[in-house]
Amino acid sequence: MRLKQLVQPLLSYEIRGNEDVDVETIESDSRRVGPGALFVAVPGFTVDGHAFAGQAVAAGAVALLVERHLPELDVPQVIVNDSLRTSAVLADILYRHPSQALRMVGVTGTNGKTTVTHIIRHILEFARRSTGLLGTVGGVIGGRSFPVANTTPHAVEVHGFLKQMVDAGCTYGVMEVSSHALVERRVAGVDYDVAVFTNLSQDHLDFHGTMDAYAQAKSLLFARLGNTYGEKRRDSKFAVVNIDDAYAPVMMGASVATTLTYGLAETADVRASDVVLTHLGATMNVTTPFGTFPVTTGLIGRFNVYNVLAAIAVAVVEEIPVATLQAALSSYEGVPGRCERVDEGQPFGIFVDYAHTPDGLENVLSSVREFAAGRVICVVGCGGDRDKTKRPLMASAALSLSDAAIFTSDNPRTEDPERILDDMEAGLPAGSQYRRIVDRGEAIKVAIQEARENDVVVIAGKGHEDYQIVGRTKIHFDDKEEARKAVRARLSDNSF
Ligand SMILES: CC(=O)N[C@H]1[C@@H](OP(=O)(O)OP(=O)(O)OC[C@H]2O[C@@H](n3ccc(=O)[nH]c3=O)[C@H](O)[C@@H]2O)O[C@H](CO)[C@@H](O)[C@@H]1O[C@H](C)C(=O)N[C@@H](C)C(=O)N[C@H](CCC(=O)O)C(=O)O
Ligand SMILES: Nc1ncnc2c1ncn2[C@@H]1O[C@H](COP(=O)(O)OP(=O)(O)OP(=O)(O)O)[C@@H](O)[C@H]1O
Ligand SMILES: N[C@H](CCC[C@H](N)C(=O)O)C(=O)O
Ligand SMILES: [Mg+2]
Repeated sequence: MRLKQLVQPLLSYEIRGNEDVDVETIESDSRRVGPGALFVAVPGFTVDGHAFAGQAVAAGAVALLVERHLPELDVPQVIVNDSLRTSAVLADILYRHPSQALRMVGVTGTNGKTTVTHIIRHILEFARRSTGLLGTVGGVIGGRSFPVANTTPHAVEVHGFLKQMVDAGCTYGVMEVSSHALVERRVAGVDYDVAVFTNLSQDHLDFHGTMDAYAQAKSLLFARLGNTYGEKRRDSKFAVVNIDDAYAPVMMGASVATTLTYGLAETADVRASDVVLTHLGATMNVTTPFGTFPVTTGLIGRFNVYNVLAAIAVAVVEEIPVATLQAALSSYEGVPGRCERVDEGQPFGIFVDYAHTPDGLENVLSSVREFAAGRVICVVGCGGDRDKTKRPLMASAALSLSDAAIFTSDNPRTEDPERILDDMEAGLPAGSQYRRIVDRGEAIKVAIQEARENDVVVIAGKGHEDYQIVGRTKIHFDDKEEARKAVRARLSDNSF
């Protein structure tokens, strides 16, 4: 599209240079720029994107969207007050309003976003509704998977992914919407039809400051249901909210859409009763506005009953037939790195899980505790350059809900891993019994060497991640690989 035509709908801008250049893509990261790109210079938290405009031009950028003119660069420049906000508008235009062409489902909450989005996609695909997915584990478009750097990427990437979904013939776009993304306007211009709230508990206070500010950030997704940019009908927009969560009223208060609540409460529109939890998953009866029916899932733990209910509520909104829904749920095998079993024939259980908040860890450990015939052994660490106040809470959850806890490293990033462990230990009662093994591979090995028949080892925090971030470098590291290695070593030693 010609630059002139692209920027024409903007209310306020100044353009310098040739307006007739052809723009094919929009990029906000110079490292992603190729020929034909409009490079957006965004003043970030750590660096100013304007400093990378030269690199972008060298990589083929044909024009710049800037907040100040860069006289040293001889390419057309569009000057605006807010390059981030404008870039979302332009990406939406350039890619022909992809979020209006899709039925858009956004899922937010502290825990469960990845799980719920994956279950929703599975149900929709099972019902033969082609669905694109975007979130922590990556994106899936038309059977092709690709990695993403953030749970919710920058706005121009979001619109770019949605365009790929439309091009691939998807009718649905299902995505995780993180609180960072809502504050940083990474979903600006996305027209959502369904917003889902899973829960709110402590995380990211380094970024949001208080729980109230964190809740307000999440509620922005529900406020977005009031925005309709194209042909979509306001009366087919829905807020799907976990009514058992204390912050449910904040989400409902922000929304002008029809609310569908879910939970275990009698008052929930979609509710589970007669829940039976086992080591193989759960069975329950689910009541919806259209009737009551039995549901079986292979996902373990009460928290996953909530995740399943959230997905069922979306299926109700989307009018998926009950029989299809039941079959989809009973055939669903789970999300990579969420309570994922590692089975090398050892006589005890091993779960690799992504619990990285106090609530997540409490949930997974108490769920495992319910069916573990032996001891529960937990290996856990806390991320560097992230909320420090969750560290002692996670350590305390590990200590109180497992029989043996090993504290270790989880993406120390630019922090000293030993200091992160100090933060975890601070506040634990004197005389607490736990181990501190900074090397995560060694910690996993020790846990597996010590496991006896019927014990369950939970390796928490990294789930699907196949790296350890040390400093600013990503080193290959995979909990599942390490666990398998340790089990095989025991098998070859004949030490079972
Ligand atoms: C604190 C935070 O949210 N940071 C995000 C923010 O970075 P920033 O504003 O600091 O960007 P910056 O590094 O200063 O760079 C400014 C601009 O220069 C550009 N740049 C930078 C370097 C370069 O070589 N070339 C270049 O063009 C950048 O692309 C950017 O546009 O904007 C970037 C682009 O969108 C994000 O990648 C980055 O996420 C960082 C990596 C991060 O760790 N974020 C975490 C906290 C996060 O967002 N997590 C949530 C999940 C939370 C959850 O689900 O629990 C997520 O959605 O992933
Ligand atoms: N509904 C839930 N309530 C509490 N804990 C949960 C829930 N669902 C999942 N968990 C726990 O949280 C972990 C992360 O789950 P999931 O990846 O689905 O969450 P997320 O919200 O996508 O996380 P992230 O913020 O990293 O994107 C799981 O491995 C599990 O231990
Ligand atoms: N989305 C979460 C993931 C945390 C995963 C954990 N492994 C860590 O690095 O802290 C975050 O960015 O805080
Ligand atoms: Mg996620």
